Amino acid sequence: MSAETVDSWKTTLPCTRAEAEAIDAADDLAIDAVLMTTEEVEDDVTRWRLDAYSEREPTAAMIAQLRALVPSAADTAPVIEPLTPADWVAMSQDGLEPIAEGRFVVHTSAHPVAPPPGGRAFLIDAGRAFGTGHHATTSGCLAMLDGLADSSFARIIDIGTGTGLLAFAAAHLWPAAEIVATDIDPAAVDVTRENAALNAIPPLDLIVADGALNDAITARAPYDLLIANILAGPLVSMAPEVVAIAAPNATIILAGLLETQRSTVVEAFAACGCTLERMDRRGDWTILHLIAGKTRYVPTTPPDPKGRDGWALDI
Ligand SMILES: C[S@@+](CC[C@H](N)C(=O)[O-])C[C@H]1O[C@@H](n2cnc3c(N)ncnc32)[C@H](O)[C@@H]1O
Repeated sequence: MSAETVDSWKTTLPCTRAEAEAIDAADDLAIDAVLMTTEEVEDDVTRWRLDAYSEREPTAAMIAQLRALVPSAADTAPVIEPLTPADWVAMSQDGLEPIAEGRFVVHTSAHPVAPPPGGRAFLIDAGRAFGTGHHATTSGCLAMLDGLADSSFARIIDIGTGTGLLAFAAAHLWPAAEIVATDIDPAAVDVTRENAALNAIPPLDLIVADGALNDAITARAPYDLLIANILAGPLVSMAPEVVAIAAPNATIILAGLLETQRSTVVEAFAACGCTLERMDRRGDWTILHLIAGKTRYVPTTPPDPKGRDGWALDI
């Protein structure tokens, strides 16, 4: 590989699942110019790894910052790999065989497939956003949505849409519904816009927002189907604001939680009047189908835009 073609570096360190979760949950890790992803090592649920991508060759200081995030790797040398633009494309497509879930198949441009009879194929290339369908949380949500096909929904929100895949599945199942897709990450919203065009999805309302405390989101409430595949921590803290935008008896699909975190998430939503309807287990991950209470949940005081307090049941 010639030095001119190198445009970035990948630094890999092993980590534990707890370290990976802490990294994923952190808002601001203050490591300059580094994009980090964590992943289960294939075929071994006990081993995880941290991949950090940087635009310049990792310095000793950058490596020390990364090491501080994964103390379990104190004795392991990082693997540092120069990358070319071609590596990025190959990495995003490698091993991403099509997945099938209910009536849906999801494929990359490297592995095109026809939709199953009566089904729908989505082209989602891996890239800057989460949600190719290969993760158990995404495929579990697709299965939950597929199982709701006989229900009808008029106003749907996908909070933390990533690639947009779950919103696209909802648009297929309920073509007359108004669909809002949001993400805290503007890059994910851009990716969703691009994927929506590639897959000829009818117009969606795309919103960059942290949780549901956002005027554009609340202005379109109440929603009768709410989907949020995020992580247990954010789901617990945003339970009141998610339930506040739910119509009475709305369907709420939650994912991103481990089975060990299920009761914490269920309790947070139960405290806001929701009941557990059913759940699906995919390996360590659990997907929840909740039903909102009959009473709408409203803010008692103007919510603090930086906090998540001040919400109560309107009874
Ligand atoms: C696990 S991915 C799920 C993506 C996609 N919905 C799927 O099921 O594959 C979680 C997504 O939630 C977004 N996210 C994280 N925290 C959020 C928050 N507070 N508000 C909105 N989106 C958030 C992330 O940027 C990411 O795109």
